[in-house]
Amino acid sequence: MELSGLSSPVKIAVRGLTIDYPGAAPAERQRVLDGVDIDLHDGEFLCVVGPSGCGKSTLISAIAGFLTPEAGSISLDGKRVQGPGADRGVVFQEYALLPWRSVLDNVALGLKIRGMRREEREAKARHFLELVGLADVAAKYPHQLSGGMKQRAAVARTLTSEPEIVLMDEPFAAIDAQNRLILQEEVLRLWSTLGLTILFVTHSVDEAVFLGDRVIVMAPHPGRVASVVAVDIPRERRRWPAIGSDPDFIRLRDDVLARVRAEHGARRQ
Ligand SMILES: Nc1ncnc2c1ncn2[C@@H]1O[C@H](COP(=O)(O)OP(=O)(O)OP(=O)(O)O)[C@@H](O)[C@H]1O
Repeated sequence: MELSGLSSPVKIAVRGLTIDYPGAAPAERQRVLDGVDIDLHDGEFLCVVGPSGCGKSTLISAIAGFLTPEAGSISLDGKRVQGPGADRGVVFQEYALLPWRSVLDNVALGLKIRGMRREEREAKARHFLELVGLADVAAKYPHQLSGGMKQRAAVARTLTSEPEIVLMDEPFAAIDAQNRLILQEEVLRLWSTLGLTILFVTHSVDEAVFLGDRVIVMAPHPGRVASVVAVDIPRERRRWPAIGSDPDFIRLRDDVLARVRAEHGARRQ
């Protein structure tokens, strides 16, 4: 079976990425990522899992352009990433919506900053609010929304800017279990209808295997790629009827789980 995205060109190439965080003293400097190589293909849904502290969020921040590597490089379509840019949209666990702006204004904000005319940016924002099922709450304010709705709004805000790739850092971690499953299906629907390219960090192996074309398992101390697992389950994945009882899904989830558990507490020898 051909895995979607993998026969397509590499969109993001991470090569030998090495990131340090400074400590209070030079001796406390911490190597967080060490020689990370990752290819994210055009149209791929690539998930990243690994023990807490292995550098998953750091990887997202580096690709977003918020960090300067000690060594190695990140390129997008062959062009080196030098800092943040509208070609990379980020969705964080915290929704980061501005409380004093309506949902519509929050979603249209990126376009406003880029100088798009009001009618044009609002039409675009409404289009994406409709896509994430929030057309009815465009005039409301963030505090009037549930956690799941806030995260939908945050996703709409990112998509409205039409980035080349979407970086998602634990986007559903704060969402209750039922809504989390619904949002997983929703993000798959958006990914396939809009032809998105997504790098998705999660603590949940179940979520990673449900969503991903491939799952990267990271090792800690320092953070590096331990293994990459191809998810050879057909697309059109649904939570109902429960994919959780599908033997192929269980096999892959257990395989990835065993790999993550093997990395818990691991240190490079
Ligand atoms: N701004 C920072 N300054 C110093 N150290 C940091 C900073 N951010 C993260 N770290 C350290 O870098 C390491 C990797 O952190 P990171 O948040 O990238 O890991 P993670 O895999 O996303 O963790 P989690 O799964 O718990 O969210 C950790 O040891 C963390 O304490």
